[in-house]
Parts: sequence; structure tokens; C-alpha cells
Amino acid sequence: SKSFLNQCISIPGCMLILLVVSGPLRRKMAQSVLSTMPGASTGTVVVKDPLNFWGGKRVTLGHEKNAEPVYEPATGRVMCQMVPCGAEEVDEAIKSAHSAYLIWRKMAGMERARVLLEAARIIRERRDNIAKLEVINNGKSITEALEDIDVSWHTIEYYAGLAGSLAGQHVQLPGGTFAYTRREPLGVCVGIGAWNYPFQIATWKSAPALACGNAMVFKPSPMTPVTAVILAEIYKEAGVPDGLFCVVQGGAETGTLLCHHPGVAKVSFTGSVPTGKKIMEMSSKGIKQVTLELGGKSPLIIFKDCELENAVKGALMANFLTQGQVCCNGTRVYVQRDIMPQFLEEVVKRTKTIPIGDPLLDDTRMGALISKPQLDKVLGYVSQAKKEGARVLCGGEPYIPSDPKLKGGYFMSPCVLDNCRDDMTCVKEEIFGPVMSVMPFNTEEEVIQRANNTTFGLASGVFTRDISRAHRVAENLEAGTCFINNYNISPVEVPFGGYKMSGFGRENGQVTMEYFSQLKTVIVEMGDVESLF
Ligand SMILES: NC(=O)c1ccc[n+]([C@@H]2O[C@H](COP(=O)([O-])OP(=O)(O)OC[C@H]3O[C@@H](n4cnc5c(N)ncnc54)[C@H](O)[C@@H]3O)[C@@H](O)[C@H]2O)c1
Ligand SMILES: C[N+](C)(C)CCCC=O
Repeated sequence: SKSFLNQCISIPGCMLILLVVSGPLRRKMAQSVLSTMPGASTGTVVVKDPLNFWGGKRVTLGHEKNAEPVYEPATGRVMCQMVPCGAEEVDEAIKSAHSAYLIWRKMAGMERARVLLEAARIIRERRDNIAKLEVINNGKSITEALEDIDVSWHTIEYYAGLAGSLAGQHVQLPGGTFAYTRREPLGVCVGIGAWNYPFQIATWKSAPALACGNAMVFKPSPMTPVTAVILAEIYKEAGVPDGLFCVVQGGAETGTLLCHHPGVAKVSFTGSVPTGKKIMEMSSKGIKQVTLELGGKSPLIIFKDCELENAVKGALMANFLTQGQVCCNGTRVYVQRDIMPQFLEEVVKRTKTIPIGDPLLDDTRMGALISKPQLDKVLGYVSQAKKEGARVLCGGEPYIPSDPKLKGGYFMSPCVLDNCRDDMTCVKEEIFGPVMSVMPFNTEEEVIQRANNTTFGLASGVFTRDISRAHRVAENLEAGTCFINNYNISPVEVPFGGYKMSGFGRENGQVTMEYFSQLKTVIVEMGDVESLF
């Protein structure tokens, strides 16, 4: 099979990914590395290409002001520099997006669909390489990253299918007069992403935006700047007008510039609650529409009549994907008292066998957390939980893989906490790491009240064989999603988003077409004007 680097030739943006070597050898390899190296592995990839994209091409900034190192979580090594865009560059990107928007919005929905389908096809063709880069920059396992890339092209295909279906309503009025409504795009939309699903978040936002006829300027997290620009190149290759999907790099300052820019019609944000509040406040100044996909502390309720093996598997899926750094994770696991011993035994047994290590290896199921500060924060939550009376049944410690190149990586062992109470910090706050808190409950009424006793409301889950109970619980949980007898599946066909402080607006599903379009009413008079004047 072709090596990763050989395959990178087919991704324009990856052509300058070099293996790290020093001195003269490095210069010699610059020409030959793509055809001779045996394949990229953890600890070897350096990204040199510019990571900004507007006007249909990658853009090198004329400065390196405020450059920040970007780390490979599995090794702790610097893999590239992220240079944040300032006011001038943000303005250029938005102007470039606006000129593309003027062309794109006039194209028939079916024409837009054809271009989007081509983008989906290219992503599918290059999924392995995109997934590898995602792993190197994010630390999640290759198995999960491949799934994320598949979800990404599914998303684009799905919205391509809806692009031709934008339609209004015809309304009959007295005297033959009538009105009709049109669904029109908003203009230039901004997407701001978190680091846990870098490529997938970029597609969850851009696919519906573009399908509706908008342009998008996307800002990835400064910690994961590498793959969004590949999406920009793919859209370009698929045939979007230059500028339709732009990428600007940066952190809070760049995000602020985007939210305040008068040329922006909407901000779609994925990230934490505190940042979400700022986004909403900034957007309010320009009366910009906002979608907020924020954090969570979701309850997973396991009744004694559940199919236990599925409930245990569900609890693991609810807690340990992407090293627990998932917004909708079901981290408050409520187990009906009668089955607590069996549940704990099984869940701990399985958690202990999760293979942790090099995320690029097929057998690995848990890679590295995003950063050293994030790792320290999560370990801090475990210490705090112990102080507050929780019992660590397994994990919760730094993990040092045997492979020497992973010694500087941000690994920890997945943790199950028992003896938890609702008032503990680990049960109240979003940890965003592989830490499951387990609590007993007695009755349905009691557990629903406890599950809802939070300011968050992103997701929830219930395991039971009782179909009436399942739907009753789903109805009563205050959350944007309720999984019955599974957890953390999110097919693109179904809406995803929060209640309460987990945000508003939705991603995925047909409804998101409404969040990226606006309604115009046209009233047609068929008689004479009856003037009062
Ligand atoms: N609901 C969802 O779909 C979803 C998905 C993934 C992550 N999340 C949440 O995201 C959080 C983790 O991600 P994070 O640490 O990247 O979140 P974060 O809020 O720190 O950052 C998110 C993004 O906002 C940008 N940003 C930060 N300050 C800004 C400002 N003042 N103005 C504009 N932009 C600004 C960041 O650069 C980044 O791109 C968790 O709380 C998690 O639950 C939610
Ligand atoms: C694909 N998942 C697992 C449902 C995650 C969605 C994005 C949230 O962080």
C-alpha cells in the first residue's frame, strides 16, 4: 500500500508535510521524501504550509506576530506554528467570502448540490490521509478519526440532497391577491470551532450553510488548525467560487474580530459556555443570528430492567470517545440501586482493558488528551473527587505508554468513580476528559428530578426494556437529545443541539436549513390600491 506521504501528494495542502530530519539531509529529502519515506507515523510530521485560506488559495501572512506552537498531543512535540489573523486579514477573508456569495447565491440549488456532492466524493477518496492528520493534531484514535471523516462527507452529501429543496409557501388572500414566501440565504456566515472534532465541526457548519447559498468564514480552534484548510481546498477543487469557504486562524482575538465584523450575517459557534455567552453578546451588537453548540454534563439513566451488557457498552460510549472530550457525553451515570454491583463490575472490567497508546495504531482505542493543561485539569478533577468522597474504581492517573516516542504525550487512564453524590464537583461540572461518575437511584421520579437538576441540557440517555418508561423518561428529560438504549450516535439526518445553557439552534437534520436561511414574504396585489389618503 502507498505510504501516507505518497498519498499526501493527492492532497494539495499536504504537499509540504515533511518528516523531521535535520541539516543537509533535510534539504535533500525535501524533494524526495514524498516518494521514498516508508509512511508517516506518530512523532514525525511537521506542517509547513500556510493554514489560512481565502480568495481560493492558501494565504501566507506577511508576519509571524503572536505565533503559537501547535502540539502533537501523543508526543508533546511542536508540529507547526499557528499565526493568528488580525483585523486586516479577517476583513480580506470576509470580503473574499462576500464576492463568492454573490455568485453562489444565484446558482440553482441543484447546481450547488452537484458541487457539494463532488466535495463529499473527494473527502471520501482522501479519508485516510485527512484522518491521519486529524489524529496527529488532535490525539484521538485513528478508528474514531476515520469515523469522524466519514460523518463529514455524509454531512455534505446530506445537505447536497437538501440544497435543491429550499422552498416557500403560497398564501391565498382575498380578491385574488396572494403572497408567497421565499427561503433566502443570510450572506457571509462565520463558523467558530472547538478542538475535539476539528474537521467534522467544519463540515457540520459549512455543509448546511453552503447548501442554503451562503458563504462561510471558518475559524478553527488554535489548538487544531491543520485540517480545516484541507476542507477549504476540497471545496475549491469541487468547484465552489473562490472565497466561498475561507479559513482564518487565530484564537479569541480573531474570533472577536469575526463576531464584530459588519459584513457577517450569522455566527455559528461550537465551544464552551463562557465563550458562548461572549459570542452571543458580541453578535447582539450587530443583530447577527447565532447558533450556540455549547458544553454539557449529560445524564445517562440505567434501569434495572435494562439489557445489562448493552447498558455497560453504552456507558463506555457515553464517556470515553475522544478521551472523554465530547460535549454530549453522558458523564453522570445513574444506575438503579438493585443492579449497581453487576454494573460496576462489568464497567470497570471493560474500562481497564481499553488499549491506550499510539493513536495512529489500529488497535488503540484511547489516544492522548488535547494538551498538557487539559490533562492536568482532568487529573485535578479526579483528585478533587477523591477529596469530596468519591472512590476511584479504576484509572484517573497519568499514563505513560511503553513506546519511548510517546513519553511526552498527554495520556491518562480512563476513570470510573463510585460513591458519587449530586453535589460533588465531578458531578456538577463538565470535566471534558475520560472520567465517569456513577451514582445509585431508586425511583424513576427521583432520577428524572436529579438528572434535570443542572444548568446544562445537551443530551441524555436511558437504558430500559420498558418501552413506555423509555418514552416517558425521554419526554421528561430537559435535554436536546435523548438516546434510548444507545449513546453518542449522531446520524446527520437528526438534529443535534442543546436546551438550557447548552445552547440553541441546531446542527444536522433538515431543520438546520432554517438556521442558515431567512424567510422573505412577497405580497402580490391583484386589484387596485385602496388608499386611506
Ligand atoms: N455542543 C457541541 O456541539 C460541542 C461540540 C464540541 C465542543 N463543545 C464544547 O466546547 C468546549 C471545548 O472546546 P474549547 O475548549 O475549544 O472551547 P472554547 O470556548 O475555549 O473555544 C471554542 C472556540 O472559540 C474561540 N474563542 C475563544 N474565545 C473567543 C472569543 N472571545 N470570541 C470569539 N471566539 C472565541 C476559540 O478560539 C475556539 O475556536 C467544551 O465545553 C465542549 O462541551 C460543544
Ligand atoms: C459525534 N458525537 C460523538 C456525537 C460528538 C458530536 C460533537 C460533540 O462534541
